[in-house]
Amino acid sequence: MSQHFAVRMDVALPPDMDPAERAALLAREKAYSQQWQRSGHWPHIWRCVGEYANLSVFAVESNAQLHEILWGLPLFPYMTMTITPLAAHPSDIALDAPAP
Ligand SMILES: O=C(O)C[C@H]1C=CC(=O)O1
Repeated sequence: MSQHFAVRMDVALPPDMDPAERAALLAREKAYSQQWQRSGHWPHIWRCVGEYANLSVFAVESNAQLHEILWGLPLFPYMTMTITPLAAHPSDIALDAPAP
């Protein structure tokens, strides 16, 4: 049974970070993020328009697994996160779908 969380990640990189170091860090972040997306545990990632921030949805087995994923982000030291636990909405039409 998976639990869902909305996570907003705001990124603040030091303006004086070495460009090569910045490029390598972002490449590692992309690879790490895409690995979790392919696993099914990170089903949505959206850019917040006009901001260096994203809004993501995670589907995980536990708080501990979400912590592990977020803690492992290469950009973690440069991020501020807002985490919202999600529950099924009673008006969600997916809940009305007949069983296959
Ligand atoms: O650009 C971002 O929003 C930060 C970060 C989160 C995943 C990823 O690939 O980059």
